[in-house]
Amino acid sequence: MKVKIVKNNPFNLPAFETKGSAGVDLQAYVQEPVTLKPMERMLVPTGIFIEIPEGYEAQVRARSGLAIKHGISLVNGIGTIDSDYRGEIKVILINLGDKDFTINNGDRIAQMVFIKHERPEFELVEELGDTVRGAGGFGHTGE
Ligand SMILES: O=c1ccn([C@H]2C[C@H](O)[C@@H](COP(=O)(O)OP(=O)(O)OP(=O)(O)O)O2)c(=O)[nH]1
Ligand SMILES: [Mg+2]
Repeated sequence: MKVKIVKNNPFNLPAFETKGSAGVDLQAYVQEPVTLKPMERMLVPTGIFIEIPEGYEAQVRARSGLAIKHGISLVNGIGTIDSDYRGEIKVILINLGDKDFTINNGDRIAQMVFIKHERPEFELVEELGDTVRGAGGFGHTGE
């Protein structure tokens, strides 16, 4: 599978860090360091633009090291990059930690995973099929 990429940053192309890595890291492309105070959020530019084949999406996900060490998370949980999006990939970071967190140009702030997805046809019906679970959810089977 091929992904076209345009970049206006001076960094290397995104790359898989190890043979088994599922995602490529996304680097912050900022003119000067930016500091996120606790609970502050920011749309962080990456300087990359991609064209994903139809039937695929890219998911922007947090990096666990930043999460555990600094409380850095994504406000949108997982960012969805649509195959028809041609804008800059941006990362919606939030500092859930209790200390200021500084982002320097080139810092690896998140990762991006490429996923195949379905686009189902919706069939309007009066009733859904029976199951043992039925409408039970949200912990109804116990802890
Ligand atoms: O973390 C993210 C999430 C989204 N996007 C870009 C790519 C995506 O294709 C577009 C729209 O994202 P989404 O559909 O999640 O946002 P929306 O609020 O529904 O905006 P829209 O109405 O433009 O679809 O924004 C990012 O760069 N980073
Ligand atoms: Mg949308």
